[in-house]
Amino acid sequence: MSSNSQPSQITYDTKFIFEETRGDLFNDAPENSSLAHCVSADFKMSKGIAKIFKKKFSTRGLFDQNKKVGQVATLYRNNRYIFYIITKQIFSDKPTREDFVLALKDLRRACEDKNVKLLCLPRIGTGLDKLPLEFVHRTIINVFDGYEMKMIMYYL
Ligand SMILES: Nc1ncnc2c1ncn2[C@@H]1O[C@H](COP(=O)(O)OP(=O)(O)OC[C@H]2O[C@H](OP(=O)(O)O)[C@H](O)[C@@H]2O)[C@@H](O)[C@H]1O
Repeated sequence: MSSNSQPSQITYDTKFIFEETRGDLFNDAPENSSLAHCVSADFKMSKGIAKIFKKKFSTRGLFDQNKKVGQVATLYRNNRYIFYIITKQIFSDKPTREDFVLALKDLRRACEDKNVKLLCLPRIGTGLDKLPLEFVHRTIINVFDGYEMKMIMYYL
């Protein structure tokens, strides 16, 4: 048979690896990993894991990045990136699924921009923000598909 077939598309398997593991994000995440968590656009961080982040990492420089809901603000602390995923306007709100997806897409952009290869986070959005874990998992897999990075999600 004449081989007039088109050259086969060569795709490289840029594998996104997602893992969940029991552990404390601040004690167990590798020190060279970047971190991420969800916040409101007012950066109140008055409760939950955000409050611990606020205590551990100075928020200087967050506000003047003028990031909005559906975007990510980035700080660099102790030789690691800290990503502030803005999922809602004010602390008393709850995020919409649409804004959560938008913010995760911006998180991927920020990771690509900084060439992040290892990102650790808590079960974002599933506690005070009351998003279903299954929805959060599915969104992460969909948004990060094709980006070569390892993401470890810690739970207590
Ligand atoms: N050390 C640790 N290691 C591993 N996992 C840990 C942990 N500590 C807690 N967790 C778990 O990590 C999950 C999500 O923890 P959270 O419920 O806090 O976050 P969330 O993303 O649902 O909500 C964010 C909004 O909460 C705040 O809003 P307010 O200002 O109060 O309005 C913020 O500002 C945001 O806007 C829960 O399962 C926690 O048990």
